[in-house]
Amino acid sequence: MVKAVVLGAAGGIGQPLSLLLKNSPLVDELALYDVVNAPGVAADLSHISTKAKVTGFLPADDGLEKTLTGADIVVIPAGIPRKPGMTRDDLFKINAGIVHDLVEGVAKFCPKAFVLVISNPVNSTVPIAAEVLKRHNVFDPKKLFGVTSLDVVRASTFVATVAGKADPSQITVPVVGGHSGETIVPLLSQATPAFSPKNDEERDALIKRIQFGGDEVVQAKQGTGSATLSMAYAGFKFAEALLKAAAGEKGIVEPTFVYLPGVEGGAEVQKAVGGLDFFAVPVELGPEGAAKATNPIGSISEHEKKLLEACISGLKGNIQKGVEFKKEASKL
Ligand SMILES: NC(=O)C1=CN([C@@H]2O[C@H](COP(=O)(O)OP(=O)(O)OC[C@H]3O[C@@H](n4cnc5c(N)ncnc54)[C@H](O)[C@@H]3O)[C@@H](O)[C@H]2O)C=CC1
Ligand SMILES: O=C([O-])CC(=O)C(=O)O
Repeated sequence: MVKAVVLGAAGGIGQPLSLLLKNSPLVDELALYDVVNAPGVAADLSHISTKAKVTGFLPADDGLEKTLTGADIVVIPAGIPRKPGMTRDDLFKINAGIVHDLVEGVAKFCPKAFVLVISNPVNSTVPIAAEVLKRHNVFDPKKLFGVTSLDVVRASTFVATVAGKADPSQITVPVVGGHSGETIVPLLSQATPAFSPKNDEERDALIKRIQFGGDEVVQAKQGTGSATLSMAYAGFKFAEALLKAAAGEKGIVEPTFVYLPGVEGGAEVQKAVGGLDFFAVPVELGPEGAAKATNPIGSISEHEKKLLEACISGLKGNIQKGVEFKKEASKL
């Protein structure tokens, strides 16, 4: 019996993500939580003729506890999205506290669940989540994931467009680093099937589009939010991969932002990225979650090395900010 939870389920990402989970044969129970409208979304989804039993809770009457108890996988898209002109880091002030409090709930009510953090800025909210779990002595690095799948999905789509390929899903580009601007590093040199941009201009434009794809959607939505449907697709894709691996399927590898010292193979990556504790790399998934971090850094091109340098310096500050937030919060 698999129980999946969405925290922030009434939002732009939360609703379509919940729909995809309700539609999945891998989910038996789906519990939705939000500060508004979660019971309404749950009532709506509950009429769909798939097997998952759906419930919805608000904070009142121990709603978070009821949502999380017995959960195997918790996906967190709770928090505010960007408006034009904002960076993901501008969301920190509000979203850091939201993620902190929700992960406290995870630590108390379902400490063994997989935790998938979507709320931005991912580069900082995942370190916050790790600190909260550590403080409760329940941190299992194999089970905490920053969801960077949308970068991978965009990389496939944008490379397919430039390469003139009809089906983007047949193109895989590893994307490493973090989830914002220059911390997003697509490794075009390791695309499968192999892909070579025509010239440096084409390469640079493609990399920029993958790094700043989020801005494209923020601009197009004109102040009403950021990517929601493509994020729900990407978030579900990652959750599904994890559930399949947990059920024993072998050979599943997905890029995700993990705590390197706690994952097999992570130490090697850590050496290659200036000692950073958190970094997204393709990770082999298994029954316990992150089974093995792969290290694609050794074989990158000279140009990718430069991108990596910019990534490392940006990510360092983002991670530190998340870790320090916990310190402040824990004084309260
Ligand atoms: N990791 C990624 O690749 C991506 C991350 N995001 C991030 O996902 C987050 C959510 O985006 P949207 O769904 O578009 O926003 P939204 O505003 O449409 O939905 C957020 C939901 O969170 C709920 N919420 C707020 N505080 C809460 C709390 N304490 N407990 C439970 N629920 C709470 C709100 O009521 C709302 O329903 C944003 O931070 C956004 O930046 C968005 C796209 C991609
Ligand atoms: O751009 C944003 O703020 C939302 C996001 O993370 C993305 O679309 O990659």
